Amino acid sequence: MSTAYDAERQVAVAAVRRACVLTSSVFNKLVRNETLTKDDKSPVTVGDFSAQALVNTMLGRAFPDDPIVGEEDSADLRDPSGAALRDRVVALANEALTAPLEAHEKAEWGIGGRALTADELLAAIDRGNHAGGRTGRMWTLDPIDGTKGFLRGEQYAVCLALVVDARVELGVIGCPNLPADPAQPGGARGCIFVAVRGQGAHQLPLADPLGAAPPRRLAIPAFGADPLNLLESVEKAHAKLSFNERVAQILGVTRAPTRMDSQAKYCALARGDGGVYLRMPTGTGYREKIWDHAPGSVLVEEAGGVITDSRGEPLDFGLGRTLGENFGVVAAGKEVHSRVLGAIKRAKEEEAQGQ
Ligand SMILES: Nc1ncnc2c1ncn2[C@@H]1O[C@H](COP(=O)(O)OS(=O)(=O)O)[C@@H](OP(=O)(O)O)[C@H]1O
Ligand SMILES: [Mg+2]
Ligand SMILES: [Mg+2]
Ligand SMILES: [Mg+2]
Repeated sequence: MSTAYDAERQVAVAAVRRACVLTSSVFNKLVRNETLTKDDKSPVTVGDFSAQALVNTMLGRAFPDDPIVGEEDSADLRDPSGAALRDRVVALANEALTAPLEAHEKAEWGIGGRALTADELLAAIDRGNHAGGRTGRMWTLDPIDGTKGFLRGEQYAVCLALVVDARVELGVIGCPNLPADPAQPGGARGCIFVAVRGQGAHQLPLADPLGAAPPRRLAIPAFGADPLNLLESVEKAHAKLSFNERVAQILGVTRAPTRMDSQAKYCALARGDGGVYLRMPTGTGYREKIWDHAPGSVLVEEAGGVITDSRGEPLDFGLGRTLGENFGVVAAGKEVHSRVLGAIKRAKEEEAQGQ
């Protein structure tokens, strides 16, 4: 029996798995030598571009009518000064696209066959230029989320979501460096997290996601991890960590926060490894991007949790490429979530009174 979004799930898992193989090999071969700085000062590597070319090529072949909201664009690669970078991206994307088919993959997704030209790959990257919006289908793609974690050899994630009429229906997150079992941090690494709305949240092994091993169904305890702790950003520029500290105090949290780059935070939360993902704006006017939260949000909801902004309002994926004015993100088990909203309210009142 086929279930809703079966085809989309299969293509998305295959695309994310291939992208994870690509980014892992980029890290091993290239990261230490070479990075490029984008205007927003975030380091962009050949990994981001080639992974976006790969995933967009597969989506474009499998679902030619679907627009994509992707983080990267090809401008730096089209610039004459970017010729060496472009050649490297073309080689890496083609290596990933032409790798032999796995049992769960199909040639009609544009893989396992001929290499593409530079023009075809740059056009694939730019399929990600969609402006977003409230109606119809669209994919969101963050080819490497947590670029800074990636460059440090720590957590990062390949993040893909299908949004239909502004509601996230499918989320797939690949975490090459995340331990399969949080109780064994030194054990095997590499997981894919998959959530389809109405069908639950699951963890699969990255090495063989659709193989014999049954997917592990994930559930967030309503009362959170025991003892409770916070999941938060590593980069101080990305979230107001001093505010988190005060919220933790008000909640009576005694355990140290877990700092982790990327949407791996949502994955940790979904499997009960950490109690609250709290991301408060730093006050710079930065707008959160939909690709940084779309797959994580459906993963959390399908694991039984709740995700809102810091006022308790739902995240709105229909506003364009961003979530609009930044009121932060709060994700947790149901009971914990309402306690966190209360603690945020109190911490904000204290701030307003200048305490
Ligand atoms: N100022 C500011 N405020 C909030 N968020 C920002 C900001 N600047 C960047 N970004 C986005 O943060 C994404 C990485 O988020 P993380 O949760 O991995 O942050 S952290 O690295 O753990 O601090 C990161 O995603 P990637 O670029 O894919 O790494 C950015 O989209
Ligand atoms: Mg970035
Ligand atoms: Mg990101
Ligand atoms: Mg990114």
